[in-house]
Amino acid sequence: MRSDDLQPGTLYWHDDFASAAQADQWFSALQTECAWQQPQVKVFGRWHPTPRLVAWYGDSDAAYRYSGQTHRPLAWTPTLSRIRDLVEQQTGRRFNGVLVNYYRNGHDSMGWHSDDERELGPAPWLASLSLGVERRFDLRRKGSTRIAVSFALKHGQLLLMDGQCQAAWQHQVPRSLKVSGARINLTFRHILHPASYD
Ligand SMILES: O=C(O)CCC(=O)C(=O)O
Ligand SMILES: [Fe+2]
Repeated sequence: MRSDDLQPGTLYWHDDFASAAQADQWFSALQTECAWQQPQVKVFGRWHPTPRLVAWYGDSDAAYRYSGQTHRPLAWTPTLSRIRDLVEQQTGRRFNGVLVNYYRNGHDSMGWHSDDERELGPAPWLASLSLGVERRFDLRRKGSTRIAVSFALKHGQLLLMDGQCQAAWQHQVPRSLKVSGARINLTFRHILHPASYD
């Protein structure tokens, strides 16, 4: 399925990327395989723990700067490497890194942003796999506060954002007190210009 109403920018959903059984297995493998961290981020001059756990995996040269720090990629785990192969086959695109997010419950979230860091180049494609409990995903046009599109991210679903989405749109995964379960999200990226280390 593809979006027609987000011009410029197109989203593609592959609802049956993974069966429920496969997605369950990946979820539990990644829960234990990943080296989860909770970095601090500075918001309006004050430091806060990010409201989710994260880890950055990738090829050895895929240094990525986000939340104010350069992150050295951890080496692909067997599960992440297998999923990357399948994502590349499904999308026909290459990815050399994956940001892994762990939303422990509905209190965890990701605020409004675009994935437009300079490392990703001017027109980055992103492939995002959802595992675990359903969460809402919102999009708004840059410069607007009105949510334009909102949908559920489902267990085993792969969402592909094309190279125009980040320049024109922001997205978020809002807090939801109705959600009690956990979710893991894998966002595959292609680092074109590796960051330097501080
Ligand atoms: O959890 C999600 O589905 C979104 C993650 C995201 O936007 C990101 O990692 O940049
Ligand atoms: Fe994002």
